[in-house]
Amino acid sequence: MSTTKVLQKSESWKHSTISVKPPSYRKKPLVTNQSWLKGKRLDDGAEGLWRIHDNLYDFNDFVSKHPGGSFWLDRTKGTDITESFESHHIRGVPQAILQKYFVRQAQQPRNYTLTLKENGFYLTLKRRVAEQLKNVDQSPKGKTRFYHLILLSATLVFIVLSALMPNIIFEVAAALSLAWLSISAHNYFHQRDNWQMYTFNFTLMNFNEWRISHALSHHVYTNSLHDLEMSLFEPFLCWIPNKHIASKARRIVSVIIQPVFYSLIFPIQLLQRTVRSVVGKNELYWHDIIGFSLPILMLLVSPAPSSSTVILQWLRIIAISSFIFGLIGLNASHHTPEIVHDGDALRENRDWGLYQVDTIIDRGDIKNSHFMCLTHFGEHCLHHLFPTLDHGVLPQLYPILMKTLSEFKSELREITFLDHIIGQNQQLLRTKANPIPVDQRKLKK
Ligand code: HEM
Repeated sequence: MSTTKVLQKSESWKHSTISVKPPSYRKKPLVTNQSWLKGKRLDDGAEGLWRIHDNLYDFNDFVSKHPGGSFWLDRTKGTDITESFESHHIRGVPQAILQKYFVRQAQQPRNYTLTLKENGFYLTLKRRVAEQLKNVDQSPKGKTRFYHLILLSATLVFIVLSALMPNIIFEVAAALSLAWLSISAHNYFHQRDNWQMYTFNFTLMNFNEWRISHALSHHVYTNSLHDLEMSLFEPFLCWIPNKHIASKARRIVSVIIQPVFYSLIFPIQLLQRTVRSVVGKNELYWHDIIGFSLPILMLLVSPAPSSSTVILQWLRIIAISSFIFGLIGLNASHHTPEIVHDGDALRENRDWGLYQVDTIIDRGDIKNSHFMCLTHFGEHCLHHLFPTLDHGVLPQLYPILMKTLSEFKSELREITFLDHIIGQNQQLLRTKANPIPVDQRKLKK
């Protein structure tokens, strides 16, 4: 065997099961949202333009006119946006708009190997959902807005009460309200620009950064080496079943230390972006300031003689809230050994929507509660498939989802929160890829 071939074989673990090329951004030790976008610009064959399927478009004149907000197109220039484009426009984008910006066919074949065929699972389901949306009851959207407003009010009230009468009960109540507020704000940052998305920033995290790491990366390339919600946690937490990325010993440590990571999710992102902005290019937004409105409010109302006491109290609330957010989020639906992660065998039908179904197990225990789904990343499978739809509307789409899944020999899997927590820890310890595709095995009872 030639030296090049030996080298290629030894590096085969760096390849993703859903792309031709290994993701470039993972070659560098520091993974960031910006390095992910830069890597995509290198890998996606978009030739400095926007790629949808095999066509290249120049949307420079459309960015500021985009009804969903300029951010989405502004950030994705030079990349392949096929899956995001398909999943964010359920009724479709008028062909006339696309034609106006068409430049030429791409020279290279697509890097991503999942398919979006006209009669495949996802596009069939999307056509049916678009039809159904003409008749769905839109009133649950009002209920979602109401719950979000209640959580915003509860956060502010408990923050003020914690400052006025410091005690752990008010602090935990403030932390819980803040965690739930941010998860319900997640419903909104997936949609066209709106005021509710800004409330995500009370956590110190930023909705625009999450539009990259969560909406454009995690939602599209779920559980793969292209998924920033996996890469950003490595090497400390690693769900990819691959011993090259994290050894068994390191995985045991990660199970033990993961609560610490949960508590750091909120503050660490702003800290990292601030450091990188000081030493390099600016990564901060004007709306990062929202994160500081809670401690300012506490300082204004607190009778405490020293401001450091109040700041410490706020940091405690942030850490507890971040812990709750991490516990809910990282155990919501994506990480049990039965769920597909990069390296696991994929079903023969590479439809993008079926891949989404195989990378998710829904939480069955919260299915009947609008409030719980909104605050616990519920209805996750439907949410991944149609991220711009309000969580309140999603339950009405189950009959169509079930019918289409059964036609494509697939099923919606559900387990409880406790099963997810146990499974997530087992997944952290898993180093061997699953050789049997989901459609050929039975879910462990
Ligand atoms: C990265 C790619 C893109 C993303 C993530 C994205 C995202 C979005 C979002 C979030 C909305 C609002 C949906 C809602 O709240 O209901 C939207 C609407 C829209 N987008 Fe995009 N978009 C992308 C690319 C494009 C492109 C390339 C075009 C046109 C060539 C386009 C045209 C439209 C139109 C016409 C609407 C309004 C659709 C409607 O109201 O039914 N988008 N987009």
